[in-house]
Amino acid sequence: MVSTDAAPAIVVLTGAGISKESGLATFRCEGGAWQQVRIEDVATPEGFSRNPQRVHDFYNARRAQLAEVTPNAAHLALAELDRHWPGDFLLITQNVDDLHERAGSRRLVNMHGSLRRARCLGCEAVSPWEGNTTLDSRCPACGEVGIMRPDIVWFGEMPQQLERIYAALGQCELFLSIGTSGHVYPAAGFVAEVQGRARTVELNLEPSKGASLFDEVRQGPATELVPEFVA
Ligand SMILES: CC(C)NC(=O)[C@H](Cc1c[nH]c2ccccc12)NC(=O)[C@H](CCCC/N=C(/NCCC(=O)O)S[C@H]1O[C@H](COP(=O)(O)OP(=O)(O)OC[C@H]2O[C@@H](n3cnc4c(N)ncnc43)[C@H](O)[C@@H]2O)[C@@H](O)[C@H]1O)NC(=O)OCc1ccccc1
Repeated sequence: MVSTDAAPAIVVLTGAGISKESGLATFRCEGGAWQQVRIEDVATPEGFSRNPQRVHDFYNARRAQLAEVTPNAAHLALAELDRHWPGDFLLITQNVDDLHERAGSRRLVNMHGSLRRARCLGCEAVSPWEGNTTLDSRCPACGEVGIMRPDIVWFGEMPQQLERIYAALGQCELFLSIGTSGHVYPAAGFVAEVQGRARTVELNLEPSKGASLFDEVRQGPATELVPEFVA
């Protein structure tokens, strides 16, 4: 589907839908994460200052879940494409799970952070993090206690590596969006950013909010559509 001669520059954007078939709930679908909790309480800086234990519990539970899931055929197909693509390639994920990394993706940006990292509110150091973050976690860099937070981008906070993202969008010739509903910005605005300059394709279980902006929309489960598209 994607011919290597001339190797156009590719940008791929993924959302929660790509990890659904690995067993991780999405946000807005039936039984999704945002059905169970209020975004304001767990995914905003205000929610963290109001009740940090609540937020630690929310992300500790999601981090623990990672041990029960594995990358699926869609994650693996994108890692394969990254490994062999001779042209520019960037995979931008909104997901905070580690399934793209575990599938072998390397040219990857976690624009909303990762459950596998924690940040110190004192020295701002970002450290790899296995177990739980708690009210008395110690910063591996400055040794301070009690000022660690999950390295997750909350609503109202600036996404990570935006410069690298917009540089790649600025020269991409194929923009592929997978498993995202197109509700959250700035990610939901990327297709408009490349429209008219790049070929744009959406692979999603149901059309996203921005589906009309894409040249091509294919509906179906990511584990079927993605391997077929990159084959
Ligand atoms: C709700 C929305 C209206 N609000 C925003 O967008 C806000 C405010 C805002 C900014 N600009 C705007 C413009 C207009 C309106 C509002 C705004 N944005 C922000 O606050 C952002 C920060 C937002 C990040 C928040 N953190 C997340 N995640 C980490 C936390 C956590 O994970 O706990 S967002 C979180 O929700 C989003 C969920 O969306 P999806 O991943 O798409 O999941 P969803 O469940 O919605 O959909 C799943 C899809 O998959 C499909 N699917 C399901 N199963 C399958 C399957 N099997 N196969 C294929 N597809 C499938 C379904 O059909 C569905 O379409 C993801 O981004 C996810 O990361 N920061 C910011 O703007 O900073 C300033 C700034 C200024 C200038 C330039 C840049 C920035």
